[in-house]
Amino acid sequence: MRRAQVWRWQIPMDAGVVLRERRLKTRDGLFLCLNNGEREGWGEIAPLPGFSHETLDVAQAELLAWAQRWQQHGDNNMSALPSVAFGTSCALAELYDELPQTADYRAAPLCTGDPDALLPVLAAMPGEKVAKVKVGLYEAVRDGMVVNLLLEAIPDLRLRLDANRAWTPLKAQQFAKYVNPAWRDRIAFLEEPCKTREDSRAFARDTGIAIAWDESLREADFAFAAEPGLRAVVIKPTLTGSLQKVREQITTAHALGLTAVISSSIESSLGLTQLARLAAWLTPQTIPGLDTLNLMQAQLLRRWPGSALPCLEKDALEPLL
Ligand SMILES: O=C(O)CCC(=O)c1ccccc1C(=O)O
Ligand SMILES: [Mg+2]
Repeated sequence: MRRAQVWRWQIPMDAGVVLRERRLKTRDGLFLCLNNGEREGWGEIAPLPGFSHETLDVAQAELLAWAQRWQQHGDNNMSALPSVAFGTSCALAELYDELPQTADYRAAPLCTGDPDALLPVLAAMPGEKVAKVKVGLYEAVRDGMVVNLLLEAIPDLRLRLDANRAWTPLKAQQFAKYVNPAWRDRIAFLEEPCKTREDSRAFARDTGIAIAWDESLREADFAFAAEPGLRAVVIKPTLTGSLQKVREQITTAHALGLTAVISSSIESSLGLTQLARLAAWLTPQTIPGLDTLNLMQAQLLRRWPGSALPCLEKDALEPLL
């Protein structure tokens, strides 16, 4: 007997979470639970405002129709909406034991403002030390100082930087000029330095700082290719689509010699722990970019190990199906 259930949820965010120039006051999403006899599988469907093309209401209508078709006929065709395809494919994968339980709960700690706050976190980080710093929010020279400070303070640290296409070629140059040349190879990569891919490629060529594509993966004319200066691709499954599509992208990236970094679209703890399992399974050599739980005020249903945030249970969800 197949049974599908759907819930809607909302979690208050920490004050001051800003995405693409707008404040994100709450994170809103849906859970799907599939049962078949003794088996059970969960998935999260949470389009990210400013990043996903589908709204939550559109995703909800599509998910409810999908869940009813699955329950009545066992249909498991994938939705064209990335968030719905990702969540339904995760639920099916859990149901059929295709998503391994082992997880990679290392998360590259995220620094959006104060580098001093990051130092004790990094000092306590066992094994490979990798952190991610958002750049392009303040002056390029300040970004350069923050990067120098961190790399000088912690000799075995490697940094991932993310400019989210904020820089003109001039600003990007100003940043690069400020970073001690001896430390440039400890920048694992800089995501999307400039507004255009062409300018970002030129930045990599001119500075020797490796770059990564993130936003580019979601552009219609993007194709995976090895290019000089390109080291990594950032894969955000909620914005990508089905597990199958995520796996194909990772396989393609690896075949080209690129690092694939599984990364958060600010999922709840349920979705984040599934991403940690995906990372342990598909990108075992690479620390995933999942340090976003602390942007929220609560966890949902499944706990991220070691998190002190309260964990809300089923009664906090609004049942829809
Ligand atoms: O990649 C990470 O380490 C954290 C996730 C992250 O930075 C992010 C999360 C949601 C939306 C956009 C971004 C981004 O890469 O800018
Ligand atoms: Mg990015």
